[in-house]
Amino acid sequence: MDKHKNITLIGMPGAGKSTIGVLLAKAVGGAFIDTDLLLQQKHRKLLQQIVDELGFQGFIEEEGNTICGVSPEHAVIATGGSAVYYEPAMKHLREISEIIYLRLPLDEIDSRINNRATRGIALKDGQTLASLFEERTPLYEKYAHRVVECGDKNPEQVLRIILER
Ligand SMILES: Nc1ncnc2c1ncn2[C@@H]1O[C@H](COP(=O)(O)OP(=O)(O)OP(=O)(O)O)[C@@H](O)[C@H]1O
Ligand SMILES: O=C(O)C1=C[C@@H](O)[C@@H](O)[C@H](O)C1
Ligand SMILES: [Mg+2]
Repeated sequence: MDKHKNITLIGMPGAGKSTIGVLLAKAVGGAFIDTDLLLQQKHRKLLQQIVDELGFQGFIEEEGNTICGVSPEHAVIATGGSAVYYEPAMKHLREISEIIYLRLPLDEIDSRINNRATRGIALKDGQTLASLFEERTPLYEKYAHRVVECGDKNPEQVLRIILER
């Protein structure tokens, strides 16, 4: 499989993986896969309910195994923000796709997430958005083939940067 036929988007919740992903898929003529939606369809439940039922570690493994089962020919894959906690899933994505990290400053992420309690963020006990950002940033950087700065940009501007090579 030519891994450059697939693109995976990673980043914090609210970074725009789903919003940009569908625009990008349309622009490159590929399919769009949102692994959050695959999980919801599989469980027939909303993400928040799945996180609540499985707990942090259970959710990470379930999400990771779902990602390991995704092997498209030509697609944009929007992952959940917590995908980077499961190394086998990230190794798989690195093999089948180019991974792009949508990077955004913490204050912009904060202002985009207005449904924090129900969005299904995989938080450990007592964890804040700021500590989550600090913990995950090195993981997103580690697994990304490419980083795209999304601060102060609208979706069309981000899309244009991704398509410029
Ligand atoms: N430049 C931008 N790019 C993408 N989304 C933007 C942008 N500016 C504002 N938004 C808004 O920010 C939110 C991004 O949410 P989105 O669901 O795409 O994030 P996500 O990375 O998929 O998050 P999650 O990890 O929770 O699935 C949307 O409400 C979108 O309208
Ligand atoms: O960033 C997160 O912790 C998450 C984001 C969502 O997209 C989902 O993948 C899930 O609810 C966890
Ligand atoms: Mg999303």
